[in-house]
Amino acid sequence: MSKIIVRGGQRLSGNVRVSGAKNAVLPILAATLLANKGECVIQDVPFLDDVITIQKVLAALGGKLTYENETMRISAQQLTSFEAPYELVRKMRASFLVMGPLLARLGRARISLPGGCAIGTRPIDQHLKGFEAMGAEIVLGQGFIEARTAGRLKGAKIYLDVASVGATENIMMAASLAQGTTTIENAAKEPEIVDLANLLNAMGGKVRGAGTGLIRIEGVEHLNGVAHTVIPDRVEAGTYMIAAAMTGGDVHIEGAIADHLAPVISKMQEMGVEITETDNGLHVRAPRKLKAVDVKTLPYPGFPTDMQSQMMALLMVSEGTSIVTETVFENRFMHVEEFQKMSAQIKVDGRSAVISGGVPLTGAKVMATDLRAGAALVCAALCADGETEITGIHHVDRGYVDITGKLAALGATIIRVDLAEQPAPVVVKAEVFEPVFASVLDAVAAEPAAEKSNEFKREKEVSRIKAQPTWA
Ligand SMILES: CC(=O)N[C@H]1[C@@H](OP(=O)(O)OP(=O)(O)OC[C@H]2O[C@@H](n3ccc(=O)[nH]c3=O)[C@H](O)[C@@H]2O)O[C@H](CO)[C@@H](O)[C@@H]1O
Ligand SMILES: C=C(OP(=O)(O)O)C(=O)O
Repeated sequence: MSKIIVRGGQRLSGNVRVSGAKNAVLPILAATLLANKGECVIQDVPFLDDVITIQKVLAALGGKLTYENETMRISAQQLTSFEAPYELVRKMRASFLVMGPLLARLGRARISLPGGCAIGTRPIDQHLKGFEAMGAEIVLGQGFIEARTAGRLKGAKIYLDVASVGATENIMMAASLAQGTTTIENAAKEPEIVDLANLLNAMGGKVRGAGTGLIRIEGVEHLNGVAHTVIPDRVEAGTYMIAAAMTGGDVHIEGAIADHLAPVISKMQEMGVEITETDNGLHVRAPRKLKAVDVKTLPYPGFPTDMQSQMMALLMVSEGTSIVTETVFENRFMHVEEFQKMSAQIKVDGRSAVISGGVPLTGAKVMATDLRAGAALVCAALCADGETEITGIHHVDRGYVDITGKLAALGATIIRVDLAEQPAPVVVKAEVFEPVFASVLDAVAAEPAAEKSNEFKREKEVSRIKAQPTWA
């Protein structure tokens, strides 16, 4: 089990570098499956659990990959499978993004129903509607979805009922190798969509209008490997902006793009935070007292749902009452209960939360219920009185590169503790169980807490147990 322990009260200052965007790199890596010639070289690939998951998905499909120094090289000339393994897809919703490329390249794709953070029901009907409009037959199996097409996909006119980021991306990728032209109406406009379109165009695709509500994709016969650098992560940048403001800090966020963060910047400025654009990022200076504001999440260019919980943390320590309304996901207030353990005054009423700000926060034992909730708890802990212990860190590992190291470098008192997990029980004969299992558990308990996440250690413990000859 991993946890982050924060002792609140340190003012943050200095420079923090933003990593490549998780939500851009995942569709980009999926899109590399479309290249049947050459190698894709993707730069600024953040070292995240989600990236490792998609790397494994691509490898399982026949992609040849290397990943070093934030650069991933992918060669997808010989795809060997049309099926994304359940074990990987269940870990991460974005695995579903390989469906469009597989369908376009192989005419067949089978993907388990996707997992991910429990922030809402998150249907995939708009992805499927798009593929069907392009001529695919969709078969729903037990826990998986299969899409098939005889021959190439056909260009189509697709109207999305909701401006889904994932559906826009999946359809854009599939349409890039389809016969004819596809239009996506009510398309999502997020910067990550534009980054994907730039990659597809560099590969030889013909995507126009990305970043607007109407995207037009002219299908081509082949796409080639190219080099591409992923955009900086606007949500990670926004999280450090909030962390700085929570502590009355003075922090330069290197790599942050002001345009991508417009709604976050303008809300924070309304609250009294000073934010200026620099040559290579954003400079955030915050007074000790901030004003409450109301916030409503919306698709881009509205206020991002992925910044809602962090913003709520900041509103908890601002003067006055504020209302946060979540319109994108129906179950994205799970962090409220954890904030309440830290003395925050919040009441949830349907899709809105009313926050009575300015109440001093106190350290507590809390749990990250999803990725951004985890980051928001870290932000809250930075200005809480005493120590906060945050568990559920595997969520945070999906989307933040070394959050403890980056905050510690800004002056936060924060550490991460990774304990080797207790191995799963194994059925053995009663007479050998006690002495063997007890000795293994003693050995695990005696190990010092590792400083870095260490899956290898867990695997080592399990294989050590399996290797006991008396258990045969
Ligand atoms: C990997 C990635 O990029 N993840 C982001 C992406 O997720 P993701 O692409 O999954 O989010 P969507 O934009 O698809 O979802 C937005 C809304 O549309 C609904 N919907 C979506 C698809 C569909 O077929 N039918 C449907 O009804 C969802 O339930 C949700 O209420 O955009 C979300 C909204 O900005 C972000 O919070 C996620 O961080
Ligand atoms: C919800 C998020 O991601 P995902 O769509 O990958 O679950 C997120 O990044 O906050």
